[in-house]
Amino acid sequence: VVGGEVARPNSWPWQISLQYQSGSGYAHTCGGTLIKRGWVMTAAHCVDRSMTWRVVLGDHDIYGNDGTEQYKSVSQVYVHPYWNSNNGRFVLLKYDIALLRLSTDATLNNYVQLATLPPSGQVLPNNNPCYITGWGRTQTGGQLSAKLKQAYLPVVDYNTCSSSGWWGSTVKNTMVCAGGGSESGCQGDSGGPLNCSVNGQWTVHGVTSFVSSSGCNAYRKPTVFTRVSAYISWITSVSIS
Ligand SMILES: CC(C)c1ccc(NC(=O)[C@@H]2CCCN2C(=O)[C@H](CCCC[NH3+])NC(=O)C(F)(F)F)cc1
Repeated sequence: VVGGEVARPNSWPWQISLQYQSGSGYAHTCGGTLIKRGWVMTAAHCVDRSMTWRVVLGDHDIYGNDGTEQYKSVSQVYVHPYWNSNNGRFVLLKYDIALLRLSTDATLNNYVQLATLPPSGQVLPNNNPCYITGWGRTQTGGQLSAKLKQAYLPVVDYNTCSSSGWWGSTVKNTMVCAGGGSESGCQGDSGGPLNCSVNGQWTVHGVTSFVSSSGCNAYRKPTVFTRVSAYISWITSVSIS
């Protein structure tokens, strides 16, 4: 997250850290959202390579022991059937969503809670208040953040976001744009939630997907998210099993 501030610990209790086994330890690679006690939603591009994954729930400092963490291994990865990364060359940006089945259910408590997902088809208006959260880079080309960060990123509606000078036709209406100023998501925030206030309730409306290749907080290149409300039936059908 570029800009914004360190979040109050566990104030986004559905935020998870997706980590892969690296040597004798694990490394953070993406964010994610706890949607059911045994299910995490993330971005398809996060799980393009087959690694030994683990999900950390209830985390704040990814390099320290907060005493509130739950560590879960991943028993199955469900990438959206239409996602086509062409070996990570990121040719098709649509369908950037995946579900991870946890080996055992999370314990819900003050530090770990389920996210609220939007109703199918919901599209938020321009400037709807939202926050991006994540441990991603704090500057373009910078380092990951040790502590969970948040930044205020209001919705940029499709009409604006897909216009020339903005993202143009790269952005589809199955995506949500947010921000576009000096604050943004950045590498390492992928897969995490866009938390939007809808009727006074925090709703996870987006899965962090991409930023400009010329920089995370590039002018008129808002952070782009997979629009969760476009995938509710897929999410339901997969996470029933
Ligand atoms: C024009 C279109 C095809 C296109 C649009 C945006 C990009 N952006 C990028 O490639 C930038 C640069 C580093 C990673 N990145 C990204 O946008 C990566 C997704 C990469 C997936 C492939 N490995 N996502 C993120 O950095 C984010 F913001 F979600 F945390 C690349 C191509």
